[in-house]
Amino acid sequence: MAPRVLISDKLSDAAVQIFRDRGIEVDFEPELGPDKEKLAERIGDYDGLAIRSATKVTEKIIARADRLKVIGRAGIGVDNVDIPEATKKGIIVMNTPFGNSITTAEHAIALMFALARQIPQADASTQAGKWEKNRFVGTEITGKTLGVVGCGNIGSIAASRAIGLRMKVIAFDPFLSDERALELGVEKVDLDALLARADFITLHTPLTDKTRNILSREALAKTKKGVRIINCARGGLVDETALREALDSGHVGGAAFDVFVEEPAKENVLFGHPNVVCTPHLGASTKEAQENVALQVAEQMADYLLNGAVTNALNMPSITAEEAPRLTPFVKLAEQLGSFAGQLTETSIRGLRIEYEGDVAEMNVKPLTSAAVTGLLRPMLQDVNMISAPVMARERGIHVEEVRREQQGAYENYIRLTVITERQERSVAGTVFSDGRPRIIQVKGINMEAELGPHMLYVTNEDKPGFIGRLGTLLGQTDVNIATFALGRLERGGDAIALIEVDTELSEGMLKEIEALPNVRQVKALEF
Ligand SMILES: NC(=O)c1ccc[n+]([C@@H]2O[C@H](COP(=O)([O-])OP(=O)(O)OC[C@H]3O[C@@H](n4cnc5c(N)ncnc54)[C@H](O)[C@@H]3O)[C@@H](O)[C@H]2O)c1
Ligand SMILES: O=C(O)CC[C@@H](O)C(=O)O
Repeated sequence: MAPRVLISDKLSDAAVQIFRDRGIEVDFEPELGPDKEKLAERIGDYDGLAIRSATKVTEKIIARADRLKVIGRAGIGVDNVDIPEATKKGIIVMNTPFGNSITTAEHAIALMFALARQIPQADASTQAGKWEKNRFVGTEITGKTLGVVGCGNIGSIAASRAIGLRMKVIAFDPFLSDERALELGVEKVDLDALLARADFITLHTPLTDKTRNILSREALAKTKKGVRIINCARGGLVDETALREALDSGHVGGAAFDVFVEEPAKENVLFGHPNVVCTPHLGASTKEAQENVALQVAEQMADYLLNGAVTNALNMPSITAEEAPRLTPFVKLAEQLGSFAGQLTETSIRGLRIEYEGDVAEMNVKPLTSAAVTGLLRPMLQDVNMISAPVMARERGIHVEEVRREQQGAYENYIRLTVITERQERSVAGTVFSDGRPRIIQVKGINMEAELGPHMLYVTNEDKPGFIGRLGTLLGQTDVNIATFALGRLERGGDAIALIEVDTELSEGMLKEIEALPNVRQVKALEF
């Protein structure tokens, strides 16, 4: 069945075409985004949801999204998506981090000019027939200092445009390296220095607990008199009430806002001030940016739904379209190893070590680790998948360690998974042969070679003559057909393991009978 996608926001038509061209059924219903009730009723029918900012993907919506595999945000900010809930439910959340950056940086520069030359006010006055030449004396931006708060994708484009306009650019961003600052031609400063020196301040950070009210009342008091402030990032970065007071007192010379604490902003404390310019969250609204983000989000979502390639996900490591087929057998092996260990573990798990050796160590192992954790947790938690597993492991205090090594032994690729419990460490290892099929090659240090089927019988015993015959007879007598039989032992007469694929599920009674055979230590039915 072809995957189904709902577009619940005003995306460019280009997205619809991409989905159709890729064989995905698509419903384009932008009116559903703002209608929470209707969206909740319909979301259960879709594998993918493509949005901009009008759709709020809340816990309630996610709870009803039983088929949903991916949420694609045509844009950058994902503050309208409950990512922790999506993650728990195994839904990938992806965005398009670069498609609208230039457009948004250009909007910031446009707003800076609008403030410097009071263009909106002068336009209104002129069209009202007032011709107020003396009222609108502006300020030149050449030689002025622009303070960029948040120098990531958009902040750095805004900085480079400002440098082109002969401004001096200073930036506050705790994650901006000295090398990058040098490359951009900006001076890295702390926030207080930026506040004290900037003639214009432009904000380009996400809204987080650290950045909320980054321009607080106290911060505004530290700014240079007459400073002009531009916010094209997110409402809530500036204390709007304190800013209004600073505008009223004349300390702040102007403010241009595209984003507001409450959106849509039908009322706002900044509205009506003569030195305030507002736009209705238009930062990303150019034809070019909207085509970019729509095309990109549709391609990314289609890649994931059709091929398992993951790009720009916020809750899952990336997997390129080229990598996806190569990783597939290793994902399967990692999940089987995790599941094998999970089904044999009865006490609480403290940690998991995953060792990658040979060719596989050179690959993108993050998805493999997620798959191993998924397999490990599945016997305990039903609803776990590669997206939710790392978070669930963390919540349960399971420390996951990844080790990569060059090839050590005979196998070109080798994955060993060790589960650490309060009582012991238990390892299981596997490989993928050139036929692309995963094999178990070592259990608790005992070498063997087994392919896992849906129903497996795991028996540990003392290596004594007659055991295999007795086990085979018992299975035969109860009409259990053996598909494959793999054996291994530590040494002659020592610990031995049998891993047997059977064609039917094994009953509790059957397992008890096997347990009663001489020299048997442990018996388990494993399902894959
Ligand atoms: N108005 C619009 O329509 C529009 C369009 C696109 C993006 N945006 C918003 O613009 C913002 C920036 O987008 P981006 O693509 O540049 O993001 P980005 O992740 O590339 O850059 C954000 C920068 O903020 C920095 N940062 C984080 N915490 C900080 C802190 N406490 N102090 C200072 N800097 C901090 C980060 O280090 C990073 O460099 C986002 O909030 C995004 O949602 C708005
Ligand atoms: O979709 C939009 O118009 C706004 C997008 C913008 O806020 C973003 O974060 O990308």
